[in-house]
Amino acid sequence: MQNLLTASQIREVDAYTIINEPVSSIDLMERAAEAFVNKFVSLYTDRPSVIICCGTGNNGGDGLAIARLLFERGYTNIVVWIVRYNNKKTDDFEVNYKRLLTYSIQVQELFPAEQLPSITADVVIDALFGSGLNKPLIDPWRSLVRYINKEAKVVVSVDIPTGMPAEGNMETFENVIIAQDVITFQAPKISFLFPESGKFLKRFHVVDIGLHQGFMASLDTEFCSIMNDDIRSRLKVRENFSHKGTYGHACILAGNEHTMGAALLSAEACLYTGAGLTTVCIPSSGLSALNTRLPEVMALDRSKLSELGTGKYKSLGIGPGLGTGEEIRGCLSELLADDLPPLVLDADALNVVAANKNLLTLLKAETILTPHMKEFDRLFGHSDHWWDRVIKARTEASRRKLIIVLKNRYTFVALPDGKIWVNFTGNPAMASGGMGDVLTGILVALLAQGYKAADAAILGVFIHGKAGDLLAAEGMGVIPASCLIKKIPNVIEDFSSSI
Ligand SMILES: NC(=O)C1=CN([C@@H]2O[C@H](COP(=O)(O)OP(=O)(O)OC[C@H]3O[C@@H](n4cnc5c(N)ncnc54)[C@H](O)[C@@H]3O)[C@@H](O)[C@H]2O)[C@H](O)CC1
Ligand SMILES: [K+]
Repeated sequence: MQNLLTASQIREVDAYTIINEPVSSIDLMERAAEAFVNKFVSLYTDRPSVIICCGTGNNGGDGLAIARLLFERGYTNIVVWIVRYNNKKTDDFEVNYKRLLTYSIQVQELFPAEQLPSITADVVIDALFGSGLNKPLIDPWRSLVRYINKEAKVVVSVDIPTGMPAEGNMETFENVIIAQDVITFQAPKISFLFPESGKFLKRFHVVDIGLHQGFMASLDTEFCSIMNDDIRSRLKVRENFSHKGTYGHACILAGNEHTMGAALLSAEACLYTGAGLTTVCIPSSGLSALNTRLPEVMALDRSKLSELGTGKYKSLGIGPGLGTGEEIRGCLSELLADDLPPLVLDADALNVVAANKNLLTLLKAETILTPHMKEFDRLFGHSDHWWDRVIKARTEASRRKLIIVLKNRYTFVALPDGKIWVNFTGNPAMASGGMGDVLTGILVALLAQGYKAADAAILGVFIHGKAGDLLAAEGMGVIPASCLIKKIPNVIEDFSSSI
């Protein structure tokens, strides 16, 4: 895992690195500028003309160093804007300013109330404010940001788009630079994970600036990202002499006459994720489809729900395509009161629980809930923005000892210990119906194989997204859920064989 830091934690790590590496703060800034430039030249290979718009804090200091380093790499068409809208400046800004003046790079000072210079450059590098932003922008900075947004062809932000907070509620932050690319230092800013950031940044790239890893890892953070090593250290290799009994019997209660596909997708994903045996509890109207499409999967008739609590199954998934009719609502209430195996609740099961919140109290510790945004809001109340929603997921997961997998472009896995694991695999080609059903099948299969619920959730969301990434890398711009399923064994094999 890699801890994701708030702005104040970034400052802490910054200070610790300076003292304990040790490295001077001006050299750390140089390292950041070098890392930025390396990425920038790999993204913009045709040596565009640039305006570098610098504030007078450390983000601006980075901008000045970037100007110098681009010049040293042969960029000739560089203009630096210095935005002096107040008297504040940092020492490292000042050092880099003096260094810059020894180069023949055009420097233009911007003062309040003066007319803004026209923007003719191909790219504006935004180094106005970084993670030091402490309130929404007001004039004259606001007008400058609006002007850049209107006039610039392409903006590349240093560390974070100017005007965006590094974490917290973004709702009141309206005046933000709209960046094509953000080259950010060390780890993604927490704000980048929320859909609200999408209108301000198209892509972000993380560059290593060598902040102290041990100290970063030691911080007690709310958020961390799921890394390849987390998968390697959790995935168990399939043993020689193992047999179907070794990998557990999973059962999925899903599907209805008109939504049988959801049950089939979940069951198929369960199969491909390696459950020893998979049973799907469907109405008899789905039997021919099941037997034709998934000969490996067994059927349990819908009338035999009482079997689910008998200890026969090692894990249980409930919800995809199940419906929310009276009959389902009744049987789900009874079922949840039973002694069930490790459980995943998705889709209609969540909607039934949302309609009868008392059912939440019946859920055993470590039950996995996999809501998307709307299902989450139905369960736990409406949130106006994502920061609130995610913090609510954290609170509910710890309070109720549940595992809440809040699905989105970056899925948040809120664990009972209060930590939120963020998954970075996956891509927009996966935004299609049935993907959630597949995730449920993956999770149920992992539980059947004996993974602890928290590990199953972390592994499951990663594997799901990674399978989509493999297909996207093969050129699939749209990925039907049934195609993704076939890639699951490849992901598992890739990570198992590198253990
Ligand atoms: N550890 C790292 O990641 C490193 C980051 N670097 C860069 O430093 C900036 C953060 O720099 P800082 O000086 O703390 O803040 P800013 O430059 O973002 O802001 C300067 C200054 O502006 C004032 N301010 C804040 N909000 C507003 C506002 N709304 N209106 C007006 N003025 C405002 C406040 O006083 C700030 O202190 C980080 O992003 C990186 O780019 C280092 O270079 C290397 C290590
Ligand atoms: K910036």
